[in-house]
Amino acid sequence: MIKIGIYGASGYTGQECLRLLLRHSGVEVVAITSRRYAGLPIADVYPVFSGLTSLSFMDASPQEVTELADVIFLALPHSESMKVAPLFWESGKKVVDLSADYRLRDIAVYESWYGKHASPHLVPEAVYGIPELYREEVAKTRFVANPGCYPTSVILGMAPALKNKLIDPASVIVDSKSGTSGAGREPQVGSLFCEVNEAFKAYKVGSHRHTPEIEQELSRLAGEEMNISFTPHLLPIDRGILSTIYATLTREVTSAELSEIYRDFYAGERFVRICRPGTFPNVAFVRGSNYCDIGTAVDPRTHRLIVVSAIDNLVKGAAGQAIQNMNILCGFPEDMGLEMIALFP
Ligand SMILES: NC(=O)C1=CN([C@@H]2O[C@H](COP(=O)(O)OP(=O)(O)OC[C@H]3O[C@@H](n4cnc5c(N)ncnc54)[C@H](OP(=O)(O)O)[C@@H]3O)[C@@H](O)[C@H]2O)C=CC1
Ligand SMILES: CC(=O)N[C@@H](CCC(=O)OP(=O)(O)O)C(=O)O
Repeated sequence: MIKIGIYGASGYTGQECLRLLLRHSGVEVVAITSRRYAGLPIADVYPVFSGLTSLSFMDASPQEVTELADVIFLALPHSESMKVAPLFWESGKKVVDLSADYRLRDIAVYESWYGKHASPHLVPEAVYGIPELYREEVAKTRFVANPGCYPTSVILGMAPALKNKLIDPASVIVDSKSGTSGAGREPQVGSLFCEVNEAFKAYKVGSHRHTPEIEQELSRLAGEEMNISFTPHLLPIDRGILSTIYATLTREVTSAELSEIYRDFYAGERFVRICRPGTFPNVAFVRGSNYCDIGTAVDPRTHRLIVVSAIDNLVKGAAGQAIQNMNILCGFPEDMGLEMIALFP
C-alpha cells in the first residue's frame, strides 16, 4: 500500500482528496493536516466521514509528514504551497500540488499575476498534470502541478481544435461559470448564501489569474503565442464548471465532422466524453465524477466553432485529476479509485 499525506486537508479540495482516496484500493491515507482543527477527528469536522475513518487532523510540519507518507497532496492556497513544496521535494517523495504555484513556466508571468515566488528553482521540475495531454511527462516526474479548475475545462475543450489547426488562435473567447465551492471553504463575503443564492454575476472580468495559465497551455497546443478573452461567472450551485468557448474557423467543417474530430482526438480516454452531435453537457451530469463532458457545434452564420465543456471543479478540476496524476506517478491504472458515476439528480 502506498502511504498518502494530505497537507491542507481541512479545505474543500483536501477533504475531496480524502473522500476519493478512502475508496482507492492501492493506497492508505496516513496523515491529514490542519492547523485550526489539529487534534480533532475529521469526522467531527466533516460528518460525511463518520464511521469510515479514524483519522484525526494533525498540525504537522512537512518533515513529520514525509516521515509518514510516500506521496503528498498539497491542498494549500497559492503562495502557501510554494513555501513548503521544496521541503517535500527535497525529501525525495512524490508530490501533487493542487495550488497554482508551479503551473506557470515563466516566473515573470507568475509574479505579475500572483506576486513574488518563494521557490522558483522548483518550477522547472513540475509537470503540468493534464493526463490526457501530458501522460508520458507525468509518468517520468515526481512533482505534478495539478491544473486549475477553469483551465482544465478550457484546455480539454480546445485541444482538438488547436491541434488540428481548425481555429484562428487569436479569436478565442471563453465564457466560464463556476459553482461556489471553487472559492474554497475560507469564509468570505462573496461566498455567503445571500450573496450567491438567486444571483449570477461575472467577476474578475479581464483580470482573472487563470488567464495566463489558459494562455500558456493553449499556446503550447497551437504552437504559437495566444491571448484569449476569459470571463468567469459565479453560479448559485455547490459544484460544477461549464465553459462555453467561441473561436473563428480556419476552414469549412460541418458539425458532424467536428464531432468526429473530437471523438478521434479523445479515443480511448476514460475521462473525456464527447456528447452526441446536437447535444451539449450539463454540470448536473458530471457532479461528483471525474468526467469532462464536451459538446461541439459549428455556427455556419458566423463561421465560428462553439465548444461547451463541463466538469466538477472539485473532482476533474482538482482532487480527481490529482488522483489520476498520482495513479500515473505510482504505476496504478489511471482510473483506480475514480470509477464513480456522477450523482444525479
Ligand atoms: N476549490 C476548488 O474548486 C479548487 C481549488 N484549487 C486550489 O486548491 C488549493 C486548495 O483549495 P481549497 O481546498 O478550495 O481551499 P480551502 O480554503 O478550502 O482550504 C485551504 C487549506 O489549506 C490550509 N492552509 C491554509 N493556509 C495554510 C498555511 N499557511 N499552512 C498550512 N496549511 C494552510 C487550510 O487549513 P487550516 O487553515 O485548517 O490549517 C485548509 O486545509 C488552492 O490553491 C486552490 O486554489 C484548485 C482547483 C479547484
Ligand atoms: C468560484 C471561484 O472563486 N473560483 C476560484 C477558482 C479557484 C481555483 O481553482 O483556482 P486555483 O486552482 O488556481 O487555485 C477563483 O475564481 O479564484
